[in-house]
Amino acid sequence: MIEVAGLSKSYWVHRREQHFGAVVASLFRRRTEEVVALRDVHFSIRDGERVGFLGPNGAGKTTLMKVLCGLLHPSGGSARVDGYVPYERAPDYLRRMTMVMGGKSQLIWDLPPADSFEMIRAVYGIPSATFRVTLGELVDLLALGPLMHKPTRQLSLGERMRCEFAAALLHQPKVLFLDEPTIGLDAGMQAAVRDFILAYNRAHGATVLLTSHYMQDVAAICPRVVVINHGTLVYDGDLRDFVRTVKPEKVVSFRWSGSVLPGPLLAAWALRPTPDGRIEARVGNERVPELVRAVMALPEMADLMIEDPSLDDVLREVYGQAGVEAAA
Ligand SMILES: Nc1ncnc2c1ncn2[C@@H]1O[C@H](COP(=O)(O)OP(=O)(O)OP(=O)(O)O)[C@@H](O)[C@H]1O
Repeated sequence: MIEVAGLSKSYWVHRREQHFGAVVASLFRRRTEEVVALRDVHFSIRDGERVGFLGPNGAGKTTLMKVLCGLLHPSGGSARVDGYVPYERAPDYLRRMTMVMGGKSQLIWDLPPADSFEMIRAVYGIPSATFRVTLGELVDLLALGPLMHKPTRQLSLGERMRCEFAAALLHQPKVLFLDEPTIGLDAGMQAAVRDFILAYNRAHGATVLLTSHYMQDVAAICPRVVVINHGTLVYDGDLRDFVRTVKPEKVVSFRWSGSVLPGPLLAAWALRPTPDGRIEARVGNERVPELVRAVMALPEMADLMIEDPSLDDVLREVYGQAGVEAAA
């Protein structure tokens, strides 16, 4: 169980002066200013849930992850994870959780992953028999066999990320903090990492907290999202409800093998071509049957689809919208 109540976090940064005089004065007396990264955030997460933290750049997602991991002290409010106060950094808490940050490595660069794994075994005091079984499972699930004895610096990004996941999970944590875990990976490797996260969640009942700028990651992994904007929580709930609340419309699309679409149809529904060669229109839910009837009457129509708007579209709307609270 994760409980966050009234959580706030500010950073104090030195103010950068613009004018020469002010720069000289700052050598003697530096001015600081407050950057509010989190403001009075409340939520709770049950064991085994998979929750995505969404928000634009600088919203406060990584700060929230770092407070929950115990890397940062909050400026106000409180957080408890599995009954522990993370920033007290109790050894038992550190054994229950892990953090994977895309772009950051816990593997030793010049050593092969097998040696890093052995070091992690010693740090966590994992019994040898348990270590062998867990490592065997991770090697199978992540296809690490051919990578185990190559120096980490020789691995590709995708190969290294698979090893990073193994390193992060050797102690079988119950809470996973994943901050952009698929960043820089190709589409196939992103899908493999997503499948692995879901498999680990199912097998161990682990709680998963994820931030990702790849909306496919969030849509595939997280039934629930917590949306943060300028440090403030603006939505907490079901991902599909979020999409439907912010953009209560459907995307109706189809393939068209005729030459010219009838003018009145084009004008009435604002039909437009998509980059993947389909024709689409966006309409309010109540008008979908009428549009579908009109499209079905076209002789050269094929492959009709009715979908929710993409999460990317929804977030563009929310981040660009002043009254984001309306979505909550
Ligand atoms: N160490 C720091 N010192 C000063 N300000 C910081 C520090 N870390 C983050 N900030 C500021 O706090 C705010 C929140 O940053 P944070 O990294 O948590 O956002 P984020 O939602 O993770 O962004 P992104 O999606 O770009 O990773 C930003 O304004 C950022 O500039």
